[in-house]
Amino acid sequence: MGKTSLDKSKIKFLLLEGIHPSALEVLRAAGYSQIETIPKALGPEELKEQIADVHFLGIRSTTHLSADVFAQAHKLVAVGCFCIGTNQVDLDAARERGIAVFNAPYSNTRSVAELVLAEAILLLRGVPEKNAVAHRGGWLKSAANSYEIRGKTLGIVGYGSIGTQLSVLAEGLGMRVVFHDVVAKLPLGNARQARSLPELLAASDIVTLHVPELPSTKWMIGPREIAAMKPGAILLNASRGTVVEIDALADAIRSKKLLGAAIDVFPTEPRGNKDEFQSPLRGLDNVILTPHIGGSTMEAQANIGQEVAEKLVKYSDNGTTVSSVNFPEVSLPAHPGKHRLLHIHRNVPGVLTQINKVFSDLQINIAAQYLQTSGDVGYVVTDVDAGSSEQAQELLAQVPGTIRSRVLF
Ligand SMILES: NC(=O)c1ccc[n+]([C@@H]2O[C@H](COP(=O)([O-])OP(=O)(O)OC[C@H]3O[C@@H](n4cnc5c(N)ncnc54)[C@H](O)[C@@H]3O)[C@@H](O)[C@H]2O)c1
Ligand SMILES: O=C(O)[C@H](O)COP(=O)(O)O
Repeated sequence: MGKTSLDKSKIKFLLLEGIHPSALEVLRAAGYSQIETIPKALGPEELKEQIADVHFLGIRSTTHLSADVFAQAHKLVAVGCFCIGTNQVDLDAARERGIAVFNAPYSNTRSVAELVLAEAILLLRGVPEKNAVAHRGGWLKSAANSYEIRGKTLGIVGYGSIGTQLSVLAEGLGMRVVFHDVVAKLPLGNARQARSLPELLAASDIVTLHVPELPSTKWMIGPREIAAMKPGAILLNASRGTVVEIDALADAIRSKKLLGAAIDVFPTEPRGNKDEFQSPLRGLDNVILTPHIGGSTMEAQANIGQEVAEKLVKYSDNGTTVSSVNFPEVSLPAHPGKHRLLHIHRNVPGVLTQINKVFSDLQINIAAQYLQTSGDVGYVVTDVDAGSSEQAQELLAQVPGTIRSRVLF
């Protein structure tokens, strides 16, 4: 087990949004005991109060971490996003403060793909509406507007981890798959890449969205795109709430331009299970509304808890930043018998010279040194003999351009 210069009993973790207990198991097994858990997301003001003395913060998709919030997080070393998306975090602001951000890029891929396929089948049979009517005492036994999924065309927008997984599963059910991505992608099976989004929209019986939240994906499906879809088509969105213009979708369902929709993510989502969900889609029977549960399976959550907690422990104990989404990536070996100095600084000429001048002036022998930069930030890790690190650490903190430094032993 690695040791840190700061006693582990003093290192504080705050885990929000009902992160799976597997994360706690990993942290406790690594010797961390100060772990507070809160089952919901916090708003900016509460967050600012809560994170003032926190070293490691765990969130999911609902907690927004802005530059303003980071400005109050004086002790924060790293953020773990216990999910795939990291759009809820101002990654540049975190990096500029020397805060590394990690996520779990693949752990819930399968869960999302399964949910989307299930919804496609139910919507093609009109099940949500028939179910709602039956709950109200009605009986809608009819084959009108009910179809098999076999032979239908699935249009996948965003052919990444989830899009490709879905592509394989859909072909297994006898569907035709067409996809649109901004990057040229290797089509799996018999899938084919559409030349444009309009081409995909015109060709698909079911359109499903799997793009990240980016300026280029904001409101990418609005009235014009819905108009370009086949009459009676179905729209699925389990990506991010800002990708679809919800009012336009509600109009298209009411006018019966679209047969149905399944929406898992919304422009505004409740922070916790006790808050009210508001949406223009409420009350539309053939729209499946789910509370952002695309990745919420026991399998996915247990894996995510373990994966992200392990990344935080590795960074805390050893300095490794591999797979960080905003930080220079350095893979570090163990450092038995050595003290490890971690130095995060502005990526400007001369900082490495200044760092090494500290070691040279103090006549400290460098056992190993690692450097990586990412954008405007540099990360230098130096292993030195035990006993000589304390003075070096003090001087390193004074090197012009230093963002933060710490020592592990
Ligand atoms: N509902 C949920 O619970 C849930 C769960 C997991 C992920 N998600 C969301 O799904 C998104 C996709 O996940 P993933 O793991 O497949 O991500 P990914 O990064 O593997 O794939 C995203 C794909 O979208 C493509 N893309 C980007 N901009 C595009 C554009 N303008 N048009 C077309 N394609 C574009 C990328 O090139 C990439 O191939 C995540 O970013 C996350 O926001 C939601
Ligand atoms: O980005 C993700 O992985 C999904 O949106 C799931 O987010 P969640 O952890 O808040 O369910």
